[in-house]
Amino acid sequence: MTGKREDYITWDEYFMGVAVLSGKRSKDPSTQVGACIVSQDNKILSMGYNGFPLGCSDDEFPWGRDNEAEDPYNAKYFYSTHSELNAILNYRGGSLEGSKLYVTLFPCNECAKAIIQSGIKTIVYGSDKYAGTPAVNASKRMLNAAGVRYYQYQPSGRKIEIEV
Ligand SMILES: O=c1ccn([C@H]2C[C@H](O)[C@@H](COP(=O)(O)O)O2)c(=O)[nH]1
Ligand SMILES: [Zn+2]
Repeated sequence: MTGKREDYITWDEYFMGVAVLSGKRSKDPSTQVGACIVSQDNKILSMGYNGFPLGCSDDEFPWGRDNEAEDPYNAKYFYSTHSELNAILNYRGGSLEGSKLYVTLFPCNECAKAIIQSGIKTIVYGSDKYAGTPAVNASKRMLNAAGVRYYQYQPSGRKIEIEV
């Protein structure tokens, strides 16, 4: 055999795959979100997933969502750090200017602010299951105004399996 392999994964498959894998670390029982930030020359800069801040025990803080309206203090939303923000905060280098974010769920309005301010210029997202909600509408409004490009990941249809 003299030629190279031709069925290698694309950059988008690679980085979205890393984002999906990162999301598998999440303890959130309903929505696990993973993120991967990549430089313009396709180097992974940082990763993150949704979870509670350091020192806030996964076993002591609440994971529930149902009681949000009645008792937000005992629901997860006040406490969970979103995957995109964790990926931005986990970065130990200099600047994220011009970088690209792969994320398994379309970013909310709070993440959009952090994405814009950190200099990320492109978002590749997986699910848009909260499309049409005020948080996602506001997010798209800010991303559009700031010139951050976004597009939905297009699965190739091929299954990527990880066996270790
Ligand atoms: O931009 C986002 C939006 C949400 N998340 C996280 C925050 C929560 O842990 C879940 C959403 O839970 P639901 O039960 O689906 O409301 O997703 C995120 O990481 N980034
Ligand atoms: Zn968010």
